[in-house]
Amino acid sequence: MAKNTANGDHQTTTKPPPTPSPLRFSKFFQPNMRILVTGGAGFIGSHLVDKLMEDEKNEVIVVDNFFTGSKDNLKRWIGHPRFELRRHEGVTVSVTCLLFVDVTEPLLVEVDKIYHLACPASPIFYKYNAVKTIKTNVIGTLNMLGLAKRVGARILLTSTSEVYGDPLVHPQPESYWGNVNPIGVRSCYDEGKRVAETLMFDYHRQHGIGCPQYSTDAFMISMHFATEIRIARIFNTYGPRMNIDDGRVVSNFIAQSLRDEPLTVQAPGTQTRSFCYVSDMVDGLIRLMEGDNTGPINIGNPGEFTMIELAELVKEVITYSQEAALCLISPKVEIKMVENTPDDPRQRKPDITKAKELLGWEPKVKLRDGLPLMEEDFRLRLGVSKKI
Ligand SMILES: NC(=O)c1ccc[n+]([C@@H]2O[C@H](COP(=O)([O-])OP(=O)(O)OC[C@H]3O[C@@H](n4cnc5c(N)ncnc54)[C@H](O)[C@@H]3O)[C@@H](O)[C@H]2O)c1
Ligand SMILES: O=c1ccn([C@@H]2O[C@H](COP(=O)(O)OP(=O)(O)O[C@H]3OC[C@@H](O)[C@H](O)[C@H]3O)[C@@H](O)[C@H]2O)c(=O)[nH]1
Repeated sequence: MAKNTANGDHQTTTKPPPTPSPLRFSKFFQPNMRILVTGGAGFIGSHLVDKLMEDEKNEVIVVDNFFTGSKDNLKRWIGHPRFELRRHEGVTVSVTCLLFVDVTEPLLVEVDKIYHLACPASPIFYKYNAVKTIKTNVIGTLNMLGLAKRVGARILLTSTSEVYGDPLVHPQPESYWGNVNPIGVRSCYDEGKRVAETLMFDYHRQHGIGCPQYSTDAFMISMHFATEIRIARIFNTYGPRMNIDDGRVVSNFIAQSLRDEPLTVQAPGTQTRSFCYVSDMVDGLIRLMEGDNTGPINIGNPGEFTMIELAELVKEVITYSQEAALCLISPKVEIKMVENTPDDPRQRKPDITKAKELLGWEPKVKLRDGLPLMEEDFRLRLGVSKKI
């Protein structure tokens, strides 16, 4: 709403939000927290579910369309009384059924917190059906915000370092607005996530989600706080359970080295990334959800590597065959330079000052220590045993 001031300027006044749903009042007296994880059958989502399930007060609901996720990632929880897999139309189905839940469809479920992760993350998969990716980011996020608004849940969006595009500022602080190609092959993902962030803040402002100053009543204030938005900007994350043929660089290099195939470094190989181990990521996401800050907050490991350095490190830390070790020369796996894809960002490194100060978070696992943990998981799934 705008009104004219004495000097003729327009001054914006804020519209008070609607009265919160009565559901907001009841949920804070429940002993248990019901937590929805969209994309919970995926790589980061399934590790997040594991961590949330460790707390006996949490009931976890996962929705997923299994585009890049898998029920295998959640097999330890299937049948557990505090865990549900859901299909859309709001019907709980037996966990033995083939499940299909798409966040582009509205979802009705009573929850207290929403971790909204659903979206393919590997460039190969998000480019595969670009229109579906942008629908997932835009319609999927609208649906989850609608749900959050309706039931008074706090919602966390997993945004991405890709909102900085091919950054001209290095390292990237959250205040940097980015350098994104709006019509490129990656736009369905990076522009999609940018719109998702916009929607989060528009709901936050327009519907009074998380605006305590709107109410004078102390009880109402706490209710408003309980429904705030949270935005995490995640940087390249790796670890066990990544799809073996996911296409992302760390999983590619580990799978290639275990298969004795050349490591495919995309030209020029001097482009940089910062790699965060998945347990650090999950810790950061939970701290963000539980804290008082909306974000956006970068969550990532500031250790920065060129892709050639990463390939060399993988060669060094992965255990190779006995023959290679006995040769006392570098293992037989080679590095092969291959063509790159359009709009590949040249550099990426998070400025994590905000995460340190506001969440008391910083990553603990170094790349050198995280790679062997992933190797173990890949060996099991590929059926490649350690030879030395
Ligand atoms: N892993 C990373 O390096 C990284 C970096 C930045 C941001 N992120 C974000 O974190 C989230 C999780 O990433 P991830 O690495 O676990 O990816 P992932 O592909 O392993 O997991 C995504 C999950 O979402 C599901 N999904 C996709 N579209 C869906 C839809 N329309 N409806 C319901 N489910 C759907 C997939 O089946 C999968 O289980 C994503 O939002 C991604 O954009 C990840
Ligand atoms: O086999 C490969 C694959 C990839 N690469 C290079 O490795 C770098 C990283 O590529 P990845 O495919 O792992 O992914 P990116 O870092 O580009 O995006 C990643 O981080 C941001 C997230 O939002 C995305 O979901 C995630 O995929 C790129 O420069 C790419 O050219 C290789 O050199 N070889």
